Formats: sequence, structure tokens, C-alpha cells
Amino acid sequence: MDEGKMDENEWGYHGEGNKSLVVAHAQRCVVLRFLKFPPNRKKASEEIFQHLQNIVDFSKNVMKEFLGENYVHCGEVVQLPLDFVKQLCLKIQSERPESRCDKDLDTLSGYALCLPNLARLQTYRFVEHRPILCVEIKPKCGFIPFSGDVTHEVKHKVCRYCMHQHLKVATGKWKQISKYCPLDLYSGGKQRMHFALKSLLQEAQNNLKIFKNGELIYGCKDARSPVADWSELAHHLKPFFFPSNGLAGGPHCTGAVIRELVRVITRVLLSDSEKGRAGALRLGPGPQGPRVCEASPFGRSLRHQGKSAPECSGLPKGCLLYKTLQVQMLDLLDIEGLYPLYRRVERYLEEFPEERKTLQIDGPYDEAFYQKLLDLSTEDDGTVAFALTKVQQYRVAMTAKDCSVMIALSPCLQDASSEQRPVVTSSRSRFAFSVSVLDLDLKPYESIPHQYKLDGKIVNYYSKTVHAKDAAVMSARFKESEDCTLVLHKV
Ligand SMILES: O=P(O)(O)O[C@@H]1[C@@H](OP(=O)(O)O)[C@H](OP(=O)(O)O)[C@H](O)[C@H](OP(=O)(O)O)[C@H]1OP(=O)(O)O
Ligand SMILES: Nc1ncnc2c1ncn2[C@@H]1O[C@H](COP(=O)(O)OP(=O)(O)OP(=O)(O)O)[C@@H](O)[C@H]1O
Repeated sequence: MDEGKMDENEWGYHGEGNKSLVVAHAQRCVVLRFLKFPPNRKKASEEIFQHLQNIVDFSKNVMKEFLGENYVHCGEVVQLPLDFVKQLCLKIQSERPESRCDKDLDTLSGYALCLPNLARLQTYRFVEHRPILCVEIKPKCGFIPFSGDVTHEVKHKVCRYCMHQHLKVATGKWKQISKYCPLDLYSGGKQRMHFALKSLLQEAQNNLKIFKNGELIYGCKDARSPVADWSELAHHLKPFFFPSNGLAGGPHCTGAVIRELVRVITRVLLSDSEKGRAGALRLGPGPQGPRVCEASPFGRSLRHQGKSAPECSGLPKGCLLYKTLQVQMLDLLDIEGLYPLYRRVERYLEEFPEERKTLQIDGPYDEAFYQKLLDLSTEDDGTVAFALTKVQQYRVAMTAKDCSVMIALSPCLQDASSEQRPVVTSSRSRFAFSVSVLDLDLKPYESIPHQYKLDGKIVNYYSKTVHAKDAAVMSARFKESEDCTLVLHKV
């Protein structure tokens, strides 16, 4: 990219999250990722540069090691002309969802990250003229805490995502509770994964987006977004899955197209581009970690049928979901066990503030930082070193709990021998595909107290409302059966 000759007209709004905003180049396969801040929160350019460089280093030295070379794209920090950034900011403003406008794009430093456009297939520097479909999933935390420090019994039965849904609906973030449960997606079982993906398609929230030729065609921006329209989605997808057009329209067609999509995504998620290499971490909840969340409708139906989930994960060891889950499990103690250790580090830093640098709280995220993360012991010897290792592991785990997976699919000819990339088949077509992971920014040390409070809020709200409701239903049922006995007695 020639940073000297930047033209805002060549770039278009692509998407944004809570902390960054992304624009895509119209011709080339690249995006620019800018940081966002609340208005009036000015940061020095040097600080922004360092923040972005930390993101690159963390991806390179930590996440690439854990998740694998093929899945992680680190990008590079670029310095752009300030005039270009200002014009770009004005150009895209009207396309931004209202709910994200509480923060402004950083137009003062001129720094941004330049990354490959993951909504396009890799290995091509230029936008292909073949159609491209891209599915982005933010799977969230795929395990139930197994730590002995957990004090709320419900946390051993219901996953955080499912509990959090109730608080999100109560606070108006989303309109309705999703049937999606991350444990179903991470199960590796095809049927459960199909159920999880269908649930995401029914209630996408911020966990699913679909792009066609780089444009968002499915996914909701905020609670005010219109209800998901499967027939419109099927209309977009039909040429990909039924290219010879041998399928009439209508609900039957919609169902068939959605089924094909779900099957292809499942196959891609189970594919193993790292040839079985499990990565640097060897963690697992073992038999003590439940494999099914009690709140998942799939889990509930298993229970009603008297079936139990298999003891070990069905995910192949080299696939991205398996590796992401391993990194998430670096949260060995749960926030309840971690928080006192964070307080220990805090007390130390209050006494020795100059040590913050030596402890690598704000980087550098280098080889030494990575090596310390590999110590999985949970025996607390009372030292600051132990507390610090657990704090850093927790931050990495939280990052893996909030990242997204991008799957790009491009139809290929029946004879795919010329394809350099892996191929997945559906019943009527073949796709070259790529899988990547994005949003690998290390969670800040400062967010730990917030995590602690939020955890309490989620669990308390869930326990109060849902558990109370369940208890009421149970007691009504019990009462009914008592009444019933009385009636029978009379007869
Ligand atoms: O805490 P959670 O689980 O709600 O996750 C936050 C996400 O909400 P979600 O539940 O996915 O809707 C939240 O996503 P949204 O802004 O709601 O789309 C962010 O990803 C946030 O990360 P950060 O503070 O921007 O680094 C996420 O915060 P972290 O907890 O990952 O720091
Ligand atoms: N390299 C990329 N290629 C294509 N699209 C991307 C890329 N990076 C980000 N995006 C798009 O931009 C959106 C926002 O990016 P990202 O998730 O990194 O933002 P964020 O603010 O860090 O997220 P969060 O809300 O989780 O903090 C993504 O959901 C994705 O659609």
C-alpha cells in the first residue's frame, strides 16, 4: 500500500465493534482497522502507535503460537495522511449503526492497522471476480467453568453465554433470548453444531454476520434491526448452493438452501488446516467439566431422552474451534478465583508502581511473555509471580472468548485440481475455502474488576429470574400432582 497516495473514495465502510472500525478497499484485498475512543478522550499519537504495535506483537508472538500459522493474520501498523483519515471519517459516518456512534474513530494520530480482508479468500492480493460468501461467527465461551473457586452452583450447570442472554434482553440490548449455546457449537457433534448454527441464523445478535462479495447481507446491527428474513437470505445464497437453478422458490427452497449452508459451515469448522497439530496447550476440563449446558434447548432435549453427551470433545485437534477452546481454558480459576490474585498484583503495584513495566502488564508481548503463559500450575505459592501468571493467562483466555471466526467460501469448478486451497463440497457445489480468526486484541489488565462485577450481575440476575421461574413451575407441578392425588383418593 502506498500510504502517500491515499484516496478515501477507494475505501468503503465494512464494519465495527466496540473498540475498532474497519474500512475495506474496493479493489484490493485489504482493510484498515482504526481504533475508536469516546469523544473528548484524546490520546497521544505515540500511545496509539504503541497500542497498535502491541496488537500486532500479541498476534504474532502469542496467538499464532496457540492457534496456528494458518488461522492468524497479524497485519502491520501503517501511518496515513491525516487529511485522508478525516475525509474517510466523514465519508463513512452515515453508514455507521447508531448504537456504535458513542465512540469516534481516531482521526488524530493517523495510525491504523492494515490487514488482509478476511471476508475475501486468502492468497489473492486483488479482489477476485468470482463471487465470495463469507460467514463471520463470534462463538464466545465454549466451556463451563471447572474451577473449585466457583461459588455459585448454577455456574457449573449453565454456561455464561446462556445466562448473559437474560440480562441482555432485560437491559434492552437484544429483543429475545437466543437458542444458540456455544457448547453446542464446540461439541464437535454434527447434529449439535447444526442446531447451534441454525439458532445463530434465527437470532444472529452480534454473533453472526454473512457477507456476499464483501457486503453485509445478513446479521443484525442492534436491537432495532428488522427481524431476520430467511427467504431473502436464501435468495442471496441460492446461486452458491444450487448453481444450476434446479430448485423452485418458496419455503421448501429456503429450507434446502439454509440446510446446505449449515452443513458446509459445519464441515469447514471441523476441517483441520493444521494437519492435526494440537497447538502448544494441552488443557481440558476432563470428566469434571460438563459437556452440555442445562439452558441449551439441545441439552434439555438430550436430558429428556435420557441421553448424555460424549465425555470428550468431538472436535479434531487441529481445527480452529478446538484450538480456540484450549486458549479459552487458560481461564483455569474462573474470575472468582482470579480476582483475589489480581488484587495481590494490584497491592504490589501500589507499593512498587515502577515495576509495572518489568511485569509486562502493558507489553511488550514478546517471546518471554508467551513462555510464561505455558505454566499451567494452579498451586498458589503466595507469590506475586504466581498471581501475575494467572492474571496474564486470564487476559489471554478472555481474548479467545471474544474473538471471531471468518469463513470465506468461493465456488470452484468441478475439477478443482488447480485450486491451492482446501475444498468443501455441498450436495450440488464445491467451494474453495479459508478459515481465519480476528479480533485478537489482548484484553486490558484494567478490565478485570469490571469482569468480576459483571460476572456477579449475570449470575444473580439469572438466578433470581430464571431459577425463580423454574422453581415456580416445579412447585405448581408438584401442587397439581398433590391435587391429583386427592381427587384420586376421593374416588
Ligand atoms: O463481556 P461480554 O461477554 O459481554 O463481551 C463483550 C462483548 O459483548 P457480547 O457479550 O459479545 O455482546 C462486546 O461486544 P459488543 O460491543 O456488545 O458487540 C465487546 O466485544 C467487548 O469487548 P471489548 O470491551 O470491546 O474489548 C466484550 O467484553 P469482554 O468481556 O470480552 O472484555
Ligand atoms: N481483517 C478483517 N477482514 C475483514 N473484516 C474484518 C477484519 N477485521 C475486522 N473485520 C470486520 O470488522 C468488524 C469489527 O472488527 P473487530 O471485531 O475487530 O472490532 P472490535 O471493536 O475490536 O470488536 P469488539 O466489539 O469485540 O471489541 C468485525 O466484526 C468484522 O466484520
